[in-house]
Amino acid sequence: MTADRSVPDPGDGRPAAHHGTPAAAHAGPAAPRPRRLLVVTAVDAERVAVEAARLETAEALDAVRVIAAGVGQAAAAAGTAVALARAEAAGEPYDLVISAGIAGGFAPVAPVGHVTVAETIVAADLGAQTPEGFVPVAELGFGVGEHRPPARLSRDVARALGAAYGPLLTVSTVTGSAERTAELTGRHPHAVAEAMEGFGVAEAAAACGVPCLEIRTVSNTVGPRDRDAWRIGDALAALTAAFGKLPAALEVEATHDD
Ligand SMILES: O=C(O)c1cccc(C(=O)CC[C@H]2O[C@@H](n3cnc4c(=O)[nH]cnc43)[C@H](O)[C@@H]2O)c1
Repeated sequence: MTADRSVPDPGDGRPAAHHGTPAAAHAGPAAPRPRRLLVVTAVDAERVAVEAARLETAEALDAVRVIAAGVGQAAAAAGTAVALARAEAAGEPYDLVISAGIAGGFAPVAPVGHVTVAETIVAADLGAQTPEGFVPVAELGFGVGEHRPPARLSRDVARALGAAYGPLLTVSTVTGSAERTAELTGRHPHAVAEAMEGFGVAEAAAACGVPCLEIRTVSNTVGPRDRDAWRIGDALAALTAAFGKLPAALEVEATHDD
């Protein structure tokens, strides 16, 4: 895995992001930039870290709510759906959902303390195990196995946050062996991180017709289990710093190309 999965500044002379096309080539009609955010974390420590960025004071934003919906996809989807439906019913709908928290980062692109932003939000273990290997749910013909955030918005946010940008995997079991790491990177060679909630948040957001981003900071490296190597405090501090930059990041060219 040697690909550069950071997102270079425009015009800095380096190649564009791994998926390639320069932003200008995609410029579509201007879309209103998101001003009403729902941020969904798993646990309270993550919620507190996001709230420490004091997004509610940002002039660029009209409303921000941060909720801790629980660990795992089911809790994440339920909490997100309820919050979105209540806001809609109150006549104050959100226009962007962000799945946020800590994550395991894939080496070498996402070391501990690094920020990651999802280019795609992938249900990495939703499917069937067969004698020939894993078959994703979409190939089985009964579901969607990934969500794609608005491409320009996610790329601009990644660039502004200095984040590793690529597929962000959602798993139901934390990876803890070299074999499982190799299996995941074999199927998702450009993956930047894994966590346990993003796909659930994205499913609920899609059901409610609201765009979704995933932003995570790295607390541990995906690989053989090593509890002594976790740096949860560093990851939470990085989460606060990343969300501190978010209002300005959302103001960058919020146009949709997809
Ligand atoms: O017991 C372990 O070995 C272990 C290793 C890493 C994380 C955990 C957790 O229970 C945390 C789950 C929680 O944090 C997110 N997270 C953080 N790192 C990872 C990871 O490497 N793989 C998947 N999820 C991770 C996750 O979104 C949960 O909210 C335990």
